[in-house]
Amino acid sequence: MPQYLLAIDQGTTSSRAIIFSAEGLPVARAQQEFRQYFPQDGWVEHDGEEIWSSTLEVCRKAIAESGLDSAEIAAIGITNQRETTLVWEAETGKPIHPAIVWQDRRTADYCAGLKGEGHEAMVAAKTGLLIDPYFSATKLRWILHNVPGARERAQRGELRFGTVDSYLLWHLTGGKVHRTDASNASRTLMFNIHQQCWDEELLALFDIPASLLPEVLDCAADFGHTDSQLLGASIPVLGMAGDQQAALIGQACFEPGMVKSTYGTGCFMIQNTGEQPVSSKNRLLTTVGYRLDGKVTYAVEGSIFVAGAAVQWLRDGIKLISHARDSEALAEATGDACGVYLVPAFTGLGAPYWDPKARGAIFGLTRDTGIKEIVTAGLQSVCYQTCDLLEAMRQDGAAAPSALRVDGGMVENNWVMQFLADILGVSVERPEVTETTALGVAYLAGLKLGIYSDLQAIASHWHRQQRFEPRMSEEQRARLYAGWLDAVKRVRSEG
Ligand SMILES: Nc1ncnc2c1ncn2[C@@H]1O[C@H](COP(=O)(O)OP(=O)(O)O)[C@@H](O)[C@H]1O
Ligand SMILES: O=P(O)(O)OC[C@H](O)CO
Repeated sequence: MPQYLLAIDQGTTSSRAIIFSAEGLPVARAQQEFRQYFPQDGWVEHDGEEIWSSTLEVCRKAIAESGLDSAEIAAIGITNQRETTLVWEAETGKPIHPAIVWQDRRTADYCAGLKGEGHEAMVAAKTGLLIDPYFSATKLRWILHNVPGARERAQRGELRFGTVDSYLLWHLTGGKVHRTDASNASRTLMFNIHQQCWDEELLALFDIPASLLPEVLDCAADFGHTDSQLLGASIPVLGMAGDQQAALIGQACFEPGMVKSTYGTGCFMIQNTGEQPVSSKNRLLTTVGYRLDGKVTYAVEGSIFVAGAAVQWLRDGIKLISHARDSEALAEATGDACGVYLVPAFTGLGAPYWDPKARGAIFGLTRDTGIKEIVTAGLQSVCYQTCDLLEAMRQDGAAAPSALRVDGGMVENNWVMQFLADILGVSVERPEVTETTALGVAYLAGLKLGIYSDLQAIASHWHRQQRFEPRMSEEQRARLYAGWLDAVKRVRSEG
């Protein structure tokens, strides 16, 4: 009997469910966008109840669309926007505060204080991360400090903390299971990536009671069974990974040195570094790529907060375009060298700058600048930021990758893909299945189920759809990139 895998991909802007065949081909999918809340400058929130209801809805829709019986779904994998922080009541499953999203900068001053007190080296040594509002710990601390009674309730054991994977698992299992996986745990700033456990010294630093935290398992593990009332059968959840690590798996980047870059709301470039954690001298993150059978494969990551979100802003914020895909024709009409630079530091700058107080700007406007130039500059900003990450990896001594495997919603845009190859001077490879995040976690569930014997069996399913070769002159590339570096310098808060 054929076996099907249901992947839940709970992203920043939408919840998705995709059913894959054992060959890694999508057979049915459903997607639902949900509201973004921006209550103050630099704050970004989601409604936890909407995260859960939209996820349940898309799972039901995908199963209905597939025509399968729920019992034919052999296993579920969960992948998610990472770092986003939820605290909920154990009794009811209700969040006590809106989810504080990974992009949210409200804890910038607290983070600056911790850095000033000299904690950064210790935190980096244990977690592979930096002290930045991006990660979960300071968001969790903010909730405990600002929601009346939360700290006392946490101490009484009435509350649970989780990233979105953990929150969804809690609800899918009918409020029975409080678990996460090592890749998600490695993004919280509370997890020791060398010892693979929650770290007491870090919990003390952030003032977090250990009773709030989920149990941490491998990425392919028995996470629990769904409540049979929800999806029509009790289905085992066997795979879990943060979305960027899931994309590393979906892109079959299993050899040290292989790199993938995902272009969704943000952009995240991850390089597999094998069994040893590699620490960056250029402010890239060291993180858990995946953990299987207790064995950790580490990765180096560059995180950019605004990629597709810049296109969303062009569409919904200043309404220069009606659809994201319209940006492609406008950029084709503009060409590479319009002289306009858009730095989309709407929520500060991520890697390699880590400047939470930087804000966005547009430079190089002239009397004849129009919509198409500004839209093109928005698309180019995503490619220039990728260039910043690759430069940081190069300066860390990493060999240039033979090709960059790309995925995520933005990679449909051929103009962006060509400009990316040009500005990086590296070939860009787009796979046949670009929903690699969902695919990666379906693979993890299939691995636990025994559908795939090992990672090599998974790698054999990866197929290239198109390769974009660099064709820009070195002189042009250097000139355009120098303009970008100059623009970034001008938005930095730290000079
Ligand atoms: N053709 C396109 N050109 C440029 N950007 C696009 C295009 N299609 C989608 N996007 C952008 O890609 C993002 C959606 O990608 P997706 O991987 O679904 O994001 P997420 O998982 O973060 O919710 C949106 O921000 C959208 O603006
Ligand atoms: O929702 P995405 O795809 O933009 O991914 C968000 C990241 O996991 C944040 O670290």
